[in-house]
Amino acid sequence: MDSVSLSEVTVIRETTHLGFMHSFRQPFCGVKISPKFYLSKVDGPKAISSSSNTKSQFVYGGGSIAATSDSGYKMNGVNLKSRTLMSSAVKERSLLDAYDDEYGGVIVDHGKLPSNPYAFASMLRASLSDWRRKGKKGVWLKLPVEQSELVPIAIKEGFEYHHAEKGYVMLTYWIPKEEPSMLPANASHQVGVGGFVLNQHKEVLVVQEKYCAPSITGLWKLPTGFINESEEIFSGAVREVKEETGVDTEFSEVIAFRHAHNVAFEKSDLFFICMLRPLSDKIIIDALEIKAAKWMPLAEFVEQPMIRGDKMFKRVIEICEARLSHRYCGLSPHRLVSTFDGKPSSLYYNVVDDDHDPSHSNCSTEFYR
Ligand SMILES: NC(=O)C1=CN([C@@H]2O[C@H](COP(=O)(O)OP(=O)(O)OC[C@H]3O[C@@H](n4cnc5c(N)ncnc54)[C@H](O)[C@@H]3O)[C@@H](O)[C@H]2O)C=CC1
Repeated sequence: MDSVSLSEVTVIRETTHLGFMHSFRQPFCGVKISPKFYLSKVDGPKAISSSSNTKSQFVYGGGSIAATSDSGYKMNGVNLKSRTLMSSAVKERSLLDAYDDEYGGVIVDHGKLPSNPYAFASMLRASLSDWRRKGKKGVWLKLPVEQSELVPIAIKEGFEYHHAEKGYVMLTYWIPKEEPSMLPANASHQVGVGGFVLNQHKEVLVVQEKYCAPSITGLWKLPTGFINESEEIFSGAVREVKEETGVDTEFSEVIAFRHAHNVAFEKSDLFFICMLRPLSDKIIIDALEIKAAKWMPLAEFVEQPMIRGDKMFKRVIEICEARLSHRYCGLSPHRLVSTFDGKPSSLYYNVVDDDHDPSHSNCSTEFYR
């Protein structure tokens, strides 16, 4: 049998049934290979039978590859109808690198994906067969933006979009046909914060947004914004107020939160209204986002028709006033690590009375120190 290195193996015909691959660059062009296959000099597939010109079989990595008489090929029992696909497949390992998750599923190692789309297609199909045979359930496939050409291949194989970030798209596949998918859905909420900053003159820090719905144009409102990834509510509120108005603040309490649905990108919205103590009073607005900002007498703020007629903001202000006169107590953050996940986190609660250390009580302390 003739012998060539796999790196020398090339094909002249693109007969793949995977039409969506036609636009991909052909890494190996020009040399014809026959369905008989060739042995690699190094690290190639090992021939395990070669009794006829139309049926040869090789073992490569964990899987086996066989030529079939209709000039198609099989890998791990799966028909691969293209010589192109085959040449790429034998060049790479036959199964994707993956590790088990704790729910009986597998997570594909996205750092070890093959660079060749044809190899990816055959390895993905072979891997699915392998995982199915082993009784695996959910499959998580993260495709980095640099390998976005693999996305349509996985979708054609039955994968679904789960979520996307700037650097990748996450796809999933639920293997058991007889069981409903147990894979958790994409994150369902966004988290917003609003800062209620009141100074000792009973003036509240308010802004006018540069871009807003026509119905609230001209409204003086509390500074609001979204929490960043891995950001705390207490520090996010302070950051948002600083960004929009230039005023430094200290977090006091979450005084209320609102839960609403279908707010942006069809996601639900958790809006935490935070009481903050001002540490400075000079206003420097973020001109990209904010049209104007100022300290406004609380009574004037409340008298704005949009605020007076709004059940949420009207109640928020009532709650803040109740807090100032100790008729209400908000939630303050307490840092802790739970053994359930071992992660540092913030538990928000109020301490009404702490006999051992009265300074712990966030309910009896004066808002202004
Ligand atoms: N703005 C308000 O009057 C109210 C806000 N909230 C809550 O406040 C939190 C934050 O909401 P908002 O401050 O309204 O956020 P927002 O929708 O104003 O977005 C924050 C910032 O992101 C940018 N942005 C958003 N969408 C954009 C787009 N399509 N193109 C370009 N830039 C864009 C803008 O710079 C904007 O100032 C949410 O939880 C919300 O429920 C609650 C009640 C009223």
